[in-house]
Amino acid sequence: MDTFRDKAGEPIGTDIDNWVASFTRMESGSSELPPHHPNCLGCGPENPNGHFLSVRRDGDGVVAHHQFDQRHVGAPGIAHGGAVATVIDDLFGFLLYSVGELAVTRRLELDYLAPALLDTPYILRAAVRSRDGRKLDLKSTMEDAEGRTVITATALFIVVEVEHFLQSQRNSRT
Ligand SMILES: CCCCC/C=C\C/C=C\C/C=C\C/C=C\CCCC(=O)SCCNC(=O)CCNC(=O)[C@H](O)C(C)(C)COP(=O)(O)OP(=O)(O)OC[C@H]1O[C@@H](n2cnc3c(N)ncnc32)[C@H](O)[C@@H]1OP(=O)(O)O
Repeated sequence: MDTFRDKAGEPIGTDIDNWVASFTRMESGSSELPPHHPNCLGCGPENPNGHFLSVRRDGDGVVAHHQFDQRHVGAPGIAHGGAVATVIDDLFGFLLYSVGELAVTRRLELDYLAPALLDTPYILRAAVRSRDGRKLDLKSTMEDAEGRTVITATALFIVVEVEHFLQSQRNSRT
């Protein structure tokens, strides 16, 4: 597993202060984007229950190749709709590296056009459609290897200050 690193490339822990200090806008160039957090359910390399989503920059947006597995089953052979939503929500979170500001999901909407099958390769893309003040209008698609669209999604992310996360951490009972 990769070690989560700060802006200077030094390994950091999961402590919230280190986490918020590690946020940085990433200029285009290096296409592989770092996980949001080592234990992030969507992309954390240290979360055994997670999706290990690996995301690259792709033009103005982001792209990921992903397969759901038996841990994410809903109906037999089909990924649980919530698992698909988790991955797409997380993918949207990678757009923030280009936006350069912190934001959280306020609304997430998915159209499940066809079953997302287990152990089947999919390609997911996301991009910022528009911005209005703190409101980020985001869109995403998930296609199968034949180019058929399986999922379309939109989201409203709201830009927040670092304090949003510090306050949540203080209020959390964990
Ligand atoms: C410094 C460099 C930074 C670089 C960053 C790089 C990397 C980032 C790394 C990590 C980033 C962190 C997160 C990403 C991680 C994982 C990705 C998955 C994302 C998540 O897993 S994230 C968790 C789930 N998420 C929440 O935990 C949010 C809970 N929620 C709240 O905490 C509040 O709800 C909040 C703060 C969102 C807003 O609260 P608030 O009070 O500040 O804002 P308010 O309600 O006023 O709404 C503002 C404006 O949105 C309009 N509006 C509202 N709803 C609307 C709707 N449905 N349709 C159309 N417009 C709507 C209003 O009308 C108003 O519009 P207007 O401004 O025009 O008046």
